[in-house]
Amino acid sequence: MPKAKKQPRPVGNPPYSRPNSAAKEAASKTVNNVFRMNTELGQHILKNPGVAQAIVDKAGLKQSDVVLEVGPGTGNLTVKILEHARKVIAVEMDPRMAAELTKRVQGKPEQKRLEILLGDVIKTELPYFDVCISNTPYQISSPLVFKLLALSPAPRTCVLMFQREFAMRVVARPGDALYCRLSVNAQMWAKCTHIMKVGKNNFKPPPQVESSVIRIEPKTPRPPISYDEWDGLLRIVFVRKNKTIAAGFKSSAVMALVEKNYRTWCAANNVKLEGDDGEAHLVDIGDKDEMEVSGDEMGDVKGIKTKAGKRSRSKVGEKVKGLVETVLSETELREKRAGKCDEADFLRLLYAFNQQGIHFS
Ligand SMILES: C[S@@+](CC[C@H](N)C(=O)[O-])C[C@H]1O[C@@H](n2cnc3c(N)ncnc32)[C@H](O)[C@@H]1O
Repeated sequence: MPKAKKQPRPVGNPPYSRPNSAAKEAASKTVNNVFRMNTELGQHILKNPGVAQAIVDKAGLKQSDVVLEVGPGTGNLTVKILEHARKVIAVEMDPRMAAELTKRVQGKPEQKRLEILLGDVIKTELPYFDVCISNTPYQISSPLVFKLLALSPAPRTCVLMFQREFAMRVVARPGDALYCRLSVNAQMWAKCTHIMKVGKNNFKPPPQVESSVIRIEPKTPRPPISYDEWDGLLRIVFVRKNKTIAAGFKSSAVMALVEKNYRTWCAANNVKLEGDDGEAHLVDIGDKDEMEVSGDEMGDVKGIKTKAGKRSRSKVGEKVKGLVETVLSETELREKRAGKCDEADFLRLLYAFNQQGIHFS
């Protein structure tokens, strides 16, 4: 049997598309004919100076600002930022890019105002900065947004280029097709606005997808909500955003988690549990962006066998089910779909659950 011809590895930002001639061409592009771009590191250099200038202008920099640039690459944005800021801290993962950038400012007055940190920005402990600007390597979009939102003190503003679909998910509003857990989370902690669309031909090599620049302005003061509680609730209701909120709480995995958290809360607050069998019903619900819960409704909850051979909940499980029912009725959110709920709805829901001793972290 003839050996199958090895297909070239697809290039471009995830989601990868099938290799085509543009992708093959992109894979062989070099920076100033010096080295090959590593598209797996999202290396798509912004070659249009007009777009680079517009990004810097939209950041509203002050001469006193310290700017964090994520992934400076060869420095097309960096040199423009340096014109308007006191200092740039650039975090770059690829030493070849860091060397190119160093060369670009060498012997110039701005050299002293540029600090390059070599490494993965997600794993780097970030120093203080006022503004973040980035033509983001798209494979770190989500962790970067969450890292920026969690910073204390928060930056004044972040102007970030993302793959168009990701950008639209961040700014999506209730009822929009792209509205998701990411939208609610980002908008809870920051004002998020779309600034401009950027076509793929503005990059070298061109990525497979279109891009957009968005602004993320963290809210000050930071809303006094526990991130883990908030995100824990969102993970449940956004499992299937077009199903009702009540449907999210029908899953046995979710109810087992809620019960486990309720037991912890009762223990911490000296609340006696009637009919407690002393066992927590642990179910790992995973850590994915859009959580999937599979399995039948009751199958993975430890409980008592009924005559029909089905499992039923323990007494504590029944009590928790009752508390959930109360919250769903009192908030009148039982039949509402997560995809249509706004921040106020989720806050109301979280508050009502917490009032009943039900927590999500
Ligand atoms: C889209 S390019 C942007 C380059 C340059 N800022 C521009 O606009 O022309 C992304 C850059 O991020 C770097 N990079 C990729 N992953 C990174 C990470 N985890 N931490 C820091 N830099 C990263 C890449 O090496 C690349 O230089």
